[in-house]
Amino acid sequence: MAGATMLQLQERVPLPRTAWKLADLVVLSLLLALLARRAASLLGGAAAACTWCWLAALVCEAWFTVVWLLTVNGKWNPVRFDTHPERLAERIDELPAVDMFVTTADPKLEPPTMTVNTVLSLLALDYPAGKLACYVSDDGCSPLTCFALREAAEFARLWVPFCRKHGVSVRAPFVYFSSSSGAGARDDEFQRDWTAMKSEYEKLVSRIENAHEESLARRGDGEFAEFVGAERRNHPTIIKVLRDSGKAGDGNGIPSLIYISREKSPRHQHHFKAGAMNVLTRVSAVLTNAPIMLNVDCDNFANNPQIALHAMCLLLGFNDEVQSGFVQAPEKVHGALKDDPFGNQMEVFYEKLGFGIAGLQGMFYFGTGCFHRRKVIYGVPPVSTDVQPTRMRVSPSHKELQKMFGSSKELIESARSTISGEMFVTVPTVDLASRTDVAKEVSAYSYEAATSWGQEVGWVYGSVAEDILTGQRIHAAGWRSALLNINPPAFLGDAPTGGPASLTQYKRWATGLLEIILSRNNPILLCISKHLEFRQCLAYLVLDVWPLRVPFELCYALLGPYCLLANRSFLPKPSEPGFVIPLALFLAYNLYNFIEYTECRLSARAWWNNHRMQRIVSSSAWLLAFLTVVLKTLGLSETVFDVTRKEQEGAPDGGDPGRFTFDSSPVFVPPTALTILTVVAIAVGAWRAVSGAAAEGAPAAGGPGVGEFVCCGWLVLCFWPFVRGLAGMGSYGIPWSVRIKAGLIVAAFVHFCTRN
Ligand SMILES: O=c1ccn([C@@H]2O[C@H](COP(=O)(O)OP(=O)(O)O[C@H]3O[C@H](CO)[C@@H](O)[C@H](O)[C@H]3O)[C@@H](O)[C@H]2O)c(=O)[nH]1
Ligand SMILES: [Mn+2]
Repeated sequence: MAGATMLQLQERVPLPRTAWKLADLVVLSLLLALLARRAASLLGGAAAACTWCWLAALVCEAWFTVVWLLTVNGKWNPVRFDTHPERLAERIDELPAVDMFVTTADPKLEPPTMTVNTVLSLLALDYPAGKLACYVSDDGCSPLTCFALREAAEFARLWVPFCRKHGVSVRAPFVYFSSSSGAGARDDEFQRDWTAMKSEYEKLVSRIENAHEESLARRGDGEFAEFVGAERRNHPTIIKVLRDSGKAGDGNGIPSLIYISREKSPRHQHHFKAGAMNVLTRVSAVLTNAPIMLNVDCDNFANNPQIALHAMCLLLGFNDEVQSGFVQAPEKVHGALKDDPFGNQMEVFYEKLGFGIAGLQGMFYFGTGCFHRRKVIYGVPPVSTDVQPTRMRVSPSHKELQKMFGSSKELIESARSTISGEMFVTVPTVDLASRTDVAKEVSAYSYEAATSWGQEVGWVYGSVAEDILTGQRIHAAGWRSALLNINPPAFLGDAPTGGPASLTQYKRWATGLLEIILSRNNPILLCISKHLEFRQCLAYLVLDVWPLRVPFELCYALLGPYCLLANRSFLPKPSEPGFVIPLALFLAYNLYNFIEYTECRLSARAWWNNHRMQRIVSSSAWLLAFLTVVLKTLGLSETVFDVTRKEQEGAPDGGDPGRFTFDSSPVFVPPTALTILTVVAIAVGAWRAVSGAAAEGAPAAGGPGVGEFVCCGWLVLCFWPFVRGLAGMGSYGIPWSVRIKAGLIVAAFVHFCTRN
């Protein structure tokens, strides 16, 4: 496809950022000045009043400087990728097939209508239908999900032609029907079709919502008989071919749809989403074996029907395939709450850091909205990294393949063609239903024993952030990746709202990242021993060190309250020469972040919410993640993947959905304690200042100054949701069990500060 005469399918456009580079350096110089000033004070004995406070502050500030350097490296050379799918128009016949994977794990947390919408949006993509197959993995083993998908397969017969005929722009029906109206339509025919379609969709939803697990399993037609007696964590594999596009009469231009609930046993580790993805990879290998795989979470519907074509521009558009081992779209939120109250919409993260990383070895794999080459997932290195072509790339023997991929003959043959084969070979169509026995064989939990699955092949095990871990392995093999930054955005998904769900998600991410840091797949080792580029390694560290930031950030946050309580100081006084450095740093850093938000067309409120959430997340979710991994390392517990609740409705009791909510989870204890402590410290400090000034006319020299008060005041502002939580009621109030634990911690800390 990469002929010289061909029009370019993509362009990699460097984005200038000279002013930002200057700003990066200004903040860096202030950080260095602060470190120098601190070191000088310590050496000169000027900090004698509280040497250890100054030392602790120096260590924390040195760490903040490292984090700043890592971030600056990540943002330094941003690029954008422009894609031209219209130039593919004449080559439609040559396009490679795409297997599309959707994962769902719990019909209560992830309503089947949501999964159905995601699936429908994929089935209706603008791409040759015969080249698409959609595989849904259901870790919930729910007859309801299976039933919903079967109904969706029927509904697709109407929906897909309707979308194509009328050029529907968003092909997830719930979005389409909530944002468009048939009235005032272009023509009568459209209006008729629209009305009929809407009513069909409503019937579909009501069939799904009125179905019950129990009665489905006991239905007379036996279609769901396999679910009888199947427990979620203990059941054999269930595979159902719900639509086979290759079958006469079944096809009519609609992609295949396959339901899979992999075998589970309570005695086995199933590796959560990574395990599910590996089963999908193997099942699809023996059924359709497309050279490209797309993976989305069940809530991430396709928002732009052209995504597969755009992705092909990046997968086929470079002269060298090494440039695009995978193509990742930024995660964007559907129906996002105004001003990002929970700091999880990640807009600035993608626009500033994401584009920057795209300019290095390439965008990280973020678990959803990503197109992989199948061979990349199979651990095959790109051509150019092979000084001596490895056998793995050229012609591995049957034995070697068996060792890596397991014993299934069909899987070995399909892996062989993937590894050495050409991307555009048309895969012989098989009758999918006739292959379900083979598919079941490769879905068994015992199949992976003594193979490379979960290590060098497939999604990598060992972290609940399997996405970052797997992406790191791919980059370490020498592949690069591209960013699919199209408009309208490729996929839209759900972001958790409320305190418990948002913090649980942050906690899982941080847990997974710490597991990566502690594993042999950490980026530093991959950089030394494999092909992970140095600057890409530093970029990975920006994310991977999240949980390692906890001790420093917590210590720094405690310095202010400690100094107020113990009548000490860790910052220079206004009368001292160094005072302007921390002041300038505080102002410059916050201004820098604030301007980033305005440049991304976000409000001042959004900036503040994110700034605040960063402090809250660090002292709650990241701290708990840190402790969880310590317990895991000691062999005292296991890490688990807590599935995020996907919510469509608003706030509890119809209140304000942006307001912070609480439950009795331990994540709320540390920030509650920090809030109470800071308020107490301000009160004690203020009382001492007032009474001291009255008695002596001037405060004691070693005691706190304006700097410590500003730090504590700022902290209280950041933790304002917790101040409100202490006064709030119901889910808006912090439960008593949390308050009591927090109170005990505060009492112990106050005792420690005031002991002498
Ligand atoms: O045992 C499990 C657990 C989860 N999932 C699926 O994994 C996906 C992600 O789970 P979710 O609870 O939505 O987590 P998020 O934090 O929103 O997901 C992000 O972070 C995860 C890593 O922590 C990645 O796996 C995801 O792809 C990425 O979107 C969902 O489709 C789940 O159905 C499974 O299939 N099996
Ligand atoms: Mn999700």
